[in-house]
Amino acid sequence: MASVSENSGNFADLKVSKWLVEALHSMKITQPTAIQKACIPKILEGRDCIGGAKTGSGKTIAFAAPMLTKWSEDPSGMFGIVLTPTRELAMQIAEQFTALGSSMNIRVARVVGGESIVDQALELQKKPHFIVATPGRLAHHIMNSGDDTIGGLRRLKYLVLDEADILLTDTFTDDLATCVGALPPKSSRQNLLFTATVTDQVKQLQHAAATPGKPELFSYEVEKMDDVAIPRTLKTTYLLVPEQVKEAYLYQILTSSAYNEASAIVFVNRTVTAEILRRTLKDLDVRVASLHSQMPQQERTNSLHRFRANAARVLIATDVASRGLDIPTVQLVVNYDISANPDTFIHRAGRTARAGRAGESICFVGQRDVSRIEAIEERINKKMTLFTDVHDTAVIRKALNKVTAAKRQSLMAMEKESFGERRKINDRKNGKRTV
Ligand SMILES: Nc1ncnc2c1ncn2[C@@H]1O[C@H](COP(=O)(O)OP(=O)(O)OP(=O)(O)O)[C@@H](O)[C@H]1O
Repeated sequence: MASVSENSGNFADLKVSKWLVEALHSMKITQPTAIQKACIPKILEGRDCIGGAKTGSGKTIAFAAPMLTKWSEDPSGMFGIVLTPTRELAMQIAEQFTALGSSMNIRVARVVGGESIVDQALELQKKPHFIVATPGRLAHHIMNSGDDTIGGLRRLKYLVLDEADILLTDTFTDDLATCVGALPPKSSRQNLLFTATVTDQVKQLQHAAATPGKPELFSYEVEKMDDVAIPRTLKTTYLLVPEQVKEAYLYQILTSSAYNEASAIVFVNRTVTAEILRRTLKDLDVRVASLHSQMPQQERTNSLHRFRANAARVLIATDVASRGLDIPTVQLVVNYDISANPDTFIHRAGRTARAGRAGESICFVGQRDVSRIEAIEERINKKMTLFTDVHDTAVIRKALNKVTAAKRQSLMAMEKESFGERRKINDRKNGKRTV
């Protein structure tokens, strides 16, 4: 596996508990990756930690293994909390903690939006050992519950900000402050920040972190030791596509002999685009699911479940799916729309080529996207190559007719169901544009 450093020893050498080494082995995880090798001993020493490493390089175990090791020395009460930006990522991390700690009867609570507040409050009252939460929902509990529910938070030993860079943006400022305000003071807990894109905001915390009497913060960026910011096994290509034929190109690529069996995530910038593409491709007999913020949580969960199980081969998603999701089978990421933030490209493309596997990212480039692509290339320090697998204009023209017809059907159905109206109402309620 490419991302495991050579001669890295094993988890026992890093002082990970024996029971956990066995649990990791049963998941075929035997050799620590570079970020795990660097951070696990430092976290076990009691130091705060900022860990920066590429997508798919094993950051979750880099923070989970030392926390679980320490917890197992005295497995009582609320021990650690992981905050993460999206519900699906929180679910995934909670599942990982549960799987790793099952032999130790671990209790993990998932506190995310879109699920029953009452059930979550009952879970919290049972004093779970670990909480994996999205900031908004945890802040809600903190502001609306008594000590019996959230009092245990004051005794937590660890705070993890996973995808720290995004949690430190304005979107999360208020909720994050509420969450952190309910924890022990910074000097009495260990603070662990992890991300694939270390931003200036994350770096600033490094300087602000010094606390008298506390061991020095450990900061580690694997990226600094590598000139390219994306996995080596990720192939990056671009394709110039006029706006009016984007759907036809997408359909043609997804059904071409090179990709007609590939598991793919198609990233779009807006929920309405996700909905149009899902309906259009479904009409054209592609096994497709979608994931965006305008779907009820149950549908979001079902979609992801179908995609993970390969019942759906293609997932059309907004950036709710760009962070952290670990689906080893994904072979292709299509940037159907290009994001204005180059770091978003890194996270989106990072849904493939994980843990040393091969993967491919294609960017659809319209006239107005050229400067965005240049910014991405500068950020990742790599030039994209031209995508050449599907270029026959006669074939595209042929696809165009049936794709256009399917799209027209989709738009009519959406109008009938007032999809746009629902979206506008929700956006107004949220006071912001949602993804
Ligand atoms: N030491 C290891 N050996 C083999 N596989 C590993 C190892 N550590 C982690 N993995 C696997 O690698 C995959 C990616 O790990 P993980 O999801 O933690 O990546 P990440 O660095 O957090 O990525 P992202 O930045 O996208 O969130 C997971 O399937 C995980 O089980």
